[in-house]
Amino acid sequence: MIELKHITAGYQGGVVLRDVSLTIPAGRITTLIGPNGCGKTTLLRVAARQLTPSAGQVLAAGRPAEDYDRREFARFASLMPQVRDVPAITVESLVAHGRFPYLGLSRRMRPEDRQKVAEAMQAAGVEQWHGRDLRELSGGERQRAYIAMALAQDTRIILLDEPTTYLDLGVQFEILSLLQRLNEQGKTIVMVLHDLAQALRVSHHIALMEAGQLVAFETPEQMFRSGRIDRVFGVRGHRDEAGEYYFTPAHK
Ligand SMILES: Nc1ncnc2c1ncn2[C@@H]1O[C@H](COP(=O)(O)OP(=O)(O)OP(=O)(O)O)[C@@H](O)[C@H]1O
Repeated sequence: MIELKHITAGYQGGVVLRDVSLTIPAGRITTLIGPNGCGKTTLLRVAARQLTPSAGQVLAAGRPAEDYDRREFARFASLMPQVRDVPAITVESLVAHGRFPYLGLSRRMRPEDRQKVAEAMQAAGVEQWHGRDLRELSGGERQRAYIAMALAQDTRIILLDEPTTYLDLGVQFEILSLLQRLNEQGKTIVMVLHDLAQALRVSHHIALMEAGQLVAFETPEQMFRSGRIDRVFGVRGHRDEAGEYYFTPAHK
């Protein structure tokens, strides 16, 4: 699906990722976790071809990502970045932006594009707000609208950077169950989450990062049992009798 091979990447200020290799499994939910500043967003941007690595290679469906043209790659993977503008447009117009990689030069929507937009709004549960200005929506409603845009883009893989940050707990659960539903329908989901318990609960695979390197790529169960999360974050992980994960400060 997406393979990162010996990736080194960073910014003017210096190297962030050092020799990171990771294969994102198709049809699964993979979550990147790691302390602030360890390089999660940078890794997501490299995988989404938004940042060119200084060494290493990104393979998308077995082909070097740099061989794709921009529109072709946009039909393969969509990225929902962490910080986004809130443009003065309706929900429907935002979602329609997801169709741009499919349109001709005139950018005229065909009936099948309109159909995809309608289906995406329905799947993300935003059709009732289709005519609303994005700026008038709550954080959770807006998040759904951006997910609808990614769905309209109709990619096999959706990358999301902290899709639940700033949302109340109930809405966080809603967004995560929406992503789980989309995964059950075949989408490959790759995301960054800060809530460790939620990451373990909803993911098939966890990529644990520390200081620009991949520490481990394992199932939630393996990761929890290894004690690596406790060490990297300085916390202590527990499971209650219902099997739910939770974390407390290490010294308690
Ligand atoms: N556009 C940029 N220009 C220069 N340095 C950057 C840029 N974006 C990120 N960095 C630096 O790269 C490092 C890794 O940042 P990154 O956003 O990938 O980490 P992160 O793990 O996603 O962090 P967080 O959990 O805080 O969101 C940080 O030291 C950050 O300051």
